Amino acid sequence: MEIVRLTHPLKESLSPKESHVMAVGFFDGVHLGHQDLIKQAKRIADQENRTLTAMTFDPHPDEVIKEETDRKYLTPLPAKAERLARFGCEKLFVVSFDKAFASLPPADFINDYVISLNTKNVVVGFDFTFGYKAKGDTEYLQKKSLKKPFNVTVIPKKTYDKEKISSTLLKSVIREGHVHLVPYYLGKHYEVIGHINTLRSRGKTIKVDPIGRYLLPKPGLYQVQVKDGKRTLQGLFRLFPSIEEESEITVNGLIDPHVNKISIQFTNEISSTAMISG
Ligand SMILES: Cc1cc2nc3c(=O)[nH]c(=O)nc-3n(C[C@H](O)[C@H](O)[C@H](O)COP(=O)(O)O)c2cc1C
Ligand SMILES: Nc1ncnc2c1ncn2[C@@H]1O[C@H](COP(=O)(O)OP(=O)(O)OP(=O)(O)O)[C@@H](O)[C@H]1O
Repeated sequence: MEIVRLTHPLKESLSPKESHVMAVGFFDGVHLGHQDLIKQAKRIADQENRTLTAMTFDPHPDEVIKEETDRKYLTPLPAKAERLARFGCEKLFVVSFDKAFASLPPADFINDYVISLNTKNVVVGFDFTFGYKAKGDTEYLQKKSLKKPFNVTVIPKKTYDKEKISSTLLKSVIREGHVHLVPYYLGKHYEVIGHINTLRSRGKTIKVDPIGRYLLPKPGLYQVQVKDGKRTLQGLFRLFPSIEEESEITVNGLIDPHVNKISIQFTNEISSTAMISG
């Protein structure tokens, strides 16, 4: 998938010649609600024979607007891009979210980042907001589209157990260590991609450096699946408050010391911090 970085004000040269269908949102995690949205966008793109694109922002708006520092992500940008590609996105616009962009009125966002980018159909969820002070909503977008050369498709709320599936809810489930519940929201186990920091016991014990600001479950002992690109090994992740220090994974096989990246999937929680030191 092609990734196109956009900074405000937009350079005309970055505008695609071909028309496209664009899914818009932050999409942290690419959970089941996001997946409904992207699948619907793909259906439209296929019907209209257009490219499927997505637009996201970097960093998260709250890092700029609320000056939130050290925000954690379910999918740091490379993992999000990979997941969006897996659902059929062919191009990802990543808009650098800065103060100048945040101050853009909703009408200007529509002109500069929807119409100028040659978007023919914008696909968003029922609670999508945009523009200065988040004043633009789906109703405004739909009203504006009536006089402009693009259509809007709004996706209804996807719920689990009567609650809206959201990145915020998923983050609290993971933070609390309830990793076995994650597939109900995400459609798969929670995954963290990391570089191998240290291998001990001839490759059976691994220390990992997550690639990006991944959210990690609370300290405890977790059942994990470790993939090194070739094999999937079962393991136990002893997660201490500081991942840089004691936290390590013991696997029931040997990790290839030459692999660059490994994937850790959290399948189940076994115990909380109090019990892991022994
Ligand atoms: C041009 C633009 C300006 C924005 N300005 C603000 C803002 O001033 N305050 C705010 O809280 N969010 C602002 N946002 C963030 C949106 O409210 C929203 O979080 C973002 O469009 C992602 O949509 P999603 O949260 O539904 O995924 C802005 C978004 C865009 C596209
Ligand atoms: N459960 C859902 N059902 C349908 N659409 C959704 C759902 N969750 C998010 N969307 C849509 O997906 C896009 C991206 O949303 P966003 O990244 O804000 O997700 P979120 O899960 O609501 O995040 P957060 O919890 O941080 O607010 C938006 O257009 C939004 O309306």
